[in-house]
Amino acid sequence: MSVFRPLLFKNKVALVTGGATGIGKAITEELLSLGCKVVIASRKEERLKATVQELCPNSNRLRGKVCNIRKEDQINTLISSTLSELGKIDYLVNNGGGQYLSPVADIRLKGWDAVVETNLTGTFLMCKEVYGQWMRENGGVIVNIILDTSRGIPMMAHSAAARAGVDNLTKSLAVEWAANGVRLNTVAPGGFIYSPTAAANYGGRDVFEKARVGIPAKRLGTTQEVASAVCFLLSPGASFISGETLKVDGGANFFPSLDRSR
Ligand SMILES: CCCCCCCCCCC/C=C/C(=O)SCCNC(=O)CCNC(=O)[C@H](O)C(C)(C)COP(=O)(O)OP(=O)(O)OC[C@H]1O[C@@H](n2cnc3c(N)ncnc32)[C@H](O)[C@@H]1OP(=O)(O)O
Ligand SMILES: NC(=O)C1=CN([C@@H]2O[C@H](COP(=O)(O)OP(=O)(O)OC[C@H]3O[C@@H](n4cnc5c(N)ncnc54)[C@H](OP(=O)(O)O)[C@@H]3O)[C@@H](O)[C@H]2O)C=CC1
Repeated sequence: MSVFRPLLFKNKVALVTGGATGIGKAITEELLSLGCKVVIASRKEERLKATVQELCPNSNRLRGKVCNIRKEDQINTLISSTLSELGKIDYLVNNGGGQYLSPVADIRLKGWDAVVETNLTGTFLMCKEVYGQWMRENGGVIVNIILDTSRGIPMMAHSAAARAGVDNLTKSLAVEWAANGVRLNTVAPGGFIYSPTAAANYGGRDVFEKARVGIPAKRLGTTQEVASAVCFLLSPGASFISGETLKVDGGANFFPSLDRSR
């Protein structure tokens, strides 16, 4: 069975946090091309509007909704308004997130809390609310995007701890919610998927280019390559896969510093 046969996705409703930029935008584009209706949710309204205008100017198959995933009341409204407008939520992709670079010794509690709230608590609240309002009774599929934390992440320890929490939360929920027809998996990109928004946060393209040497494939990953992994896990092609973590890193977690170019 082809994973990306559009019939499998037609008229499904997907909710993608951080869906207006970078990896989230690539996921949104892929889901739209497969026939889904998509709601994208994040903090900055102008980004949401620009992406809706770019990808789907003449139809309401793509809607943007302002939501800060650190705010439980905003998540509650996001889910309830999506359900009242579109009638269901088949897929949830928790992609919204981020952090800042800092040695642990300089991370203040407020900064630690901001990163943990964004990445771990935000994902927990999104999962809990979509389950409570829809998936408990109707089933569904959830994909959580993290960073690959398998070797720790120096200078991003707050985010690594939060993402490892998401990874483990996903496994617990995959068991707790299996009988309700809910599957959950994690996609773990290696640190170096180029997108202009991600680069803007980390000092430009050069920061990403420097990673090339540690990637066996000797190239950066693309946002589309993460989107395909996400769509596979959402699809019925993955109907017996739950609680798993899929790395998208070109093999970089195996012997990452070995330079095979010489
Ligand atoms: C060994 C060297 C390795 C270098 C490797 C480079 C690696 C690059 C590869 C990166 C791979 C990953 C890519 C991505 O994840 S792409 C996604 C990028 N997008 C984002 O990160 C955007 C989202 N990020 C945020 O929104 C913020 O980082 C944050 C989660 C913290 C929320 O920020 P917000 O401004 O809303 O938070 P607060 O106003 O509540 O601030 C709270 C406190 O947080 C501290 N803080 C926040 N930003 C910084 C900063 N840039 N530097 C230091 N401290 C920061 C700070 O204590 C804030 O409180 P105060 O302002 O009162 O001090
Ligand atoms: N690029 C890379 O190399 C890698 C990225 N990742 C992860 O993939 C995901 C997407 O990153 P990428 O596309 O690269 O970068 P982006 O900066 O483009 O994406 C981050 C998205 O998250 C949204 N967001 C951040 N904070 C919140 C919040 N509190 N509430 C709602 N939305 C929020 C942002 O929108 P807004 O600011 O408008 O709220 C933005 O759309 C992130 O979780 C990132 O950490 C993981 C591994 C590697």
